[in-house]
Amino acid sequence: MNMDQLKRQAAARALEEVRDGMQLGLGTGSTAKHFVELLGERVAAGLKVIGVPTSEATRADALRCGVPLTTLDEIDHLDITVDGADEIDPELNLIKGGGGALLREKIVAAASDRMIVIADDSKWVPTLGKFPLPVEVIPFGLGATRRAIEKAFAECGVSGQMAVRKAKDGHVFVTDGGHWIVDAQLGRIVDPPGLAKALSAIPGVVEHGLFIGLASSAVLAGGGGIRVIERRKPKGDQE
Ligand SMILES: O=C[C@H](O)[C@H](O)[C@H](O)COP(=O)(O)O
Repeated sequence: MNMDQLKRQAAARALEEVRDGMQLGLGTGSTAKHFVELLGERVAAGLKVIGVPTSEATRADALRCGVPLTTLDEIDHLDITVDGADEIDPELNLIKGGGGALLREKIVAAASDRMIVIADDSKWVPTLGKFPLPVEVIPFGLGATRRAIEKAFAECGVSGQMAVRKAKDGHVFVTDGGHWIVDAQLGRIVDPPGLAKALSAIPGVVEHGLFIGLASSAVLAGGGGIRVIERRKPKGDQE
């Protein structure tokens, strides 16, 4: 089974949790796209749900697949968000934002009763950090923000090269919110909650790709089948 088939399997398993009448957060990326497509098939067959997309790309996919959409201004909570991840550790801390959608993804996940992370099992790691950590920044004063980020890294016992993300055409990548992303090659993040807190305190940082205490469960598809890992601590508990 190839990687794409594994991603679809994980998406199909998460779809089993969806019930009639649910309000859903719709993630971004190649794995979440499978979920949106499979959800669209169920909607065509009569399932009544409404979704909030986490990116303009997912909005377009959802519309193409016939999934009705709303916003967090029109509804006050979401039952489940289903989203992919770039790395998942045993505490269900995540690195997200490889596709640049981390800000909306975090807003949507935080507004959800449950977040189900779907992935092929290559995303499962003992320690976060091999995947470059995306930090979404305001372009104004970027030099000062980068220095503050470096200081936060040092205080949290990590270091590594930082680079402003480029799009495929060579221009700076601009997020749906009009911001830039700095990717940091940290290798090994020893204290993800501590680093998350330090980055969130920097004025020029809009958001970062560490998702701490947000995932309720992870559905991992691999050669040996599907594993569902439930979070042991209540949602939002970072200790
Ligand atoms: O910004 C993108 C998101 O955080 C994605 O969920 C993440 O990058 C995983 O994407 P994929 O399912 O394509 O590996």
